[in-house]
Amino acid sequence: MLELNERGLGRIEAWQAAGVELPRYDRGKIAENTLDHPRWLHFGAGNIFRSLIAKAQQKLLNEGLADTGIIAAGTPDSESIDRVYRPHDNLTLLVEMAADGHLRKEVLASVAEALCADPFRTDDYARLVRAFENPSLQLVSFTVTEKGYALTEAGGAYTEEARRDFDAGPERAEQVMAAAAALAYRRYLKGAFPLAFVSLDNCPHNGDVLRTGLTTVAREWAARGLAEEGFVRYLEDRSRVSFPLTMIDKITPRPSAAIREELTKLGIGGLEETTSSRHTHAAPFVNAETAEYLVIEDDFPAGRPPLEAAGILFADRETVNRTDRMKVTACLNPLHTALAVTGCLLGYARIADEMRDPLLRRLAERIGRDEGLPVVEDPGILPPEKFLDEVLNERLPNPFIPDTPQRIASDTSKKIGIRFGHTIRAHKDRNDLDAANLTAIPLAVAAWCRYLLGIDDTGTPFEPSPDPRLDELRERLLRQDGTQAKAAKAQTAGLPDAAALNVRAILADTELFGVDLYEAGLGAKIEGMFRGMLDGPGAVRRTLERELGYEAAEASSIERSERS
Ligand SMILES: NC(=O)c1ccc[n+]([C@@H]2O[C@H](COP(=O)([O-])OP(=O)(O)OC[C@H]3O[C@@H](n4cnc5c(N)ncnc54)[C@H](O)[C@@H]3O)[C@@H](O)[C@H]2O)c1
Ligand SMILES: O=P(O)(O)OC[C@@H](O)[C@@H](O)[C@H](O)[C@H](O)CO
Repeated sequence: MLELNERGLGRIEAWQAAGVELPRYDRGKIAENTLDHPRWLHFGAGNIFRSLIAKAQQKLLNEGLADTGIIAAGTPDSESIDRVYRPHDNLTLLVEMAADGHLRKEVLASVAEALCADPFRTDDYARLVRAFENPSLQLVSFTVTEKGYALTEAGGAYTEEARRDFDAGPERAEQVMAAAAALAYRRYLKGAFPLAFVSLDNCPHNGDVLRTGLTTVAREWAARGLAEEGFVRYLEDRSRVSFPLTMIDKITPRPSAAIREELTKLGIGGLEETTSSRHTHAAPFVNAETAEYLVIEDDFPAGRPPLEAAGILFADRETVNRTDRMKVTACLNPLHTALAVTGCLLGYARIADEMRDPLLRRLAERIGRDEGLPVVEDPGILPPEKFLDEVLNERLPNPFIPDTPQRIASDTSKKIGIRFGHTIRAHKDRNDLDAANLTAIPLAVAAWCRYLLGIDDTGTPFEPSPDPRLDELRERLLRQDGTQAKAAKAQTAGLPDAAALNVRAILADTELFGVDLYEAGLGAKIEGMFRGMLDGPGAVRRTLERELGYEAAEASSIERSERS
């Protein structure tokens, strides 16, 4: 069996026979250079990091346009450094799945080091400090999920974890914002060298979100006398420290057993997936679609790698902002979230299969074309109509992408306001539009509330995907007439009575949705849809059909013609 590690990589002909592209640079030399003059460090080195970022750096290395690798950093409670990177000598097998079923396979060696940002792991930590203290470092990027940036909970109070990090100071930081701030503090103390902190997560104004995270930690430390005031000024000095905005796009599902089987058939072994206590799914390989878009605000005070050569677009701040809004609030992620929650309710395990269900396809189309597009500004570099067409007709229906509604449904409470709130607000604010006329987005919101019950459209319980607010939101929904005991009963005895549920307690939460749904004229409408979805087995589908003007007869005739 071929093994994914330095020793295994020596079997060049066997890899080539398996159709796998190999790195074309001197890995030892790159590792040496990275130690000597590191340029790029990344926190949260999960699947999207490997499928897009590590791939881009590999291209630069292959073409002689870079001479250092990326340092992957994990926080004290992340497990992937020890469980995924180290056993495979930091190598990743990237598998890209084209719409015709072709699998492009490449071993990525662009992660030169994988280190844990845990002050108690002294060797790793010393290497990270050395990298941060080196003037050569140009950028520190992040893919830590939307919740990785959160220092506050609903209502605005600091989380317990954030307060612990504020009190502990830079020597014992645990969460990612504090861990990164602690290392930035070492850079400040060494000479306050310039640096770019680059968020690559799906949140609008992601650079600003990251800036707020790091400067909040710095301020709290300074207020406690645990860091110098000058550190806050350093992070706020835009000529020395930047937080560029970005838009990142490449559907990168969790590692799929089917892809692993394909690789095993090619003679590549040892590719088992691990799931961390934080619900991160990782394997030595990563599977992703072929389409990829990364647009970055060109603001790098310490310089940057020539990533244009790897297809990455650089633009001004407003262009990046508009591109991100186009993708995250209108043309891709809202469709994904709607398909995620309806898919879990209707028993789907694949996004591509949902796109073959005419009703769900119509839901996705209506969200994108009828409700999102009219309020989206053209960013100028990626035309929204073309982008949406590709999403609806090529990317989401690609049967070779093993993406699941369950992955996308994770952390929906952290995303729902971004995915739908922006469009609702835009319809509400425009004189020529009326938010109360929206249908598909309210259906998606109602379906999410229905999904929170953890009972599918046949009345069978399912486990909702991990979400930091799941218990609290379910409790709110079930609180109206009392006790947890009743809640538990509702879970096991099939669908609860709509009258016993307090969906208003969720819909009225303006912080959750980023907009007042009742003021927008949508609260009662969504309540009605939600109630409709509780009217016995099959009620979710019936509600979608009714609201989308989709007759059952129409559905079955299309399904019949598709089958024949
Ligand atoms: N997968 C995609 O299709 C895709 C595409 C575009 C953008 N993104 C963005 O990238 C993010 C990560 O996606 P992924 O597929 O790499 O996920 P992943 O689960 O493979 O990796 C997530 C990484 O974030 C870390 N992490 C998770 N929770 C954290 C927390 N609370 N604090 C600090 N670190 C935390 C994990 O340890 C892991 O390293 C997404 O949330 C999204 O914002 C993903
Ligand atoms: O990664 P999240 O949790 O923000 O959202 C889930 C998916 O919609 C997302 O990962 C997409 O696959 C991605 O945004 C495509 O570029």
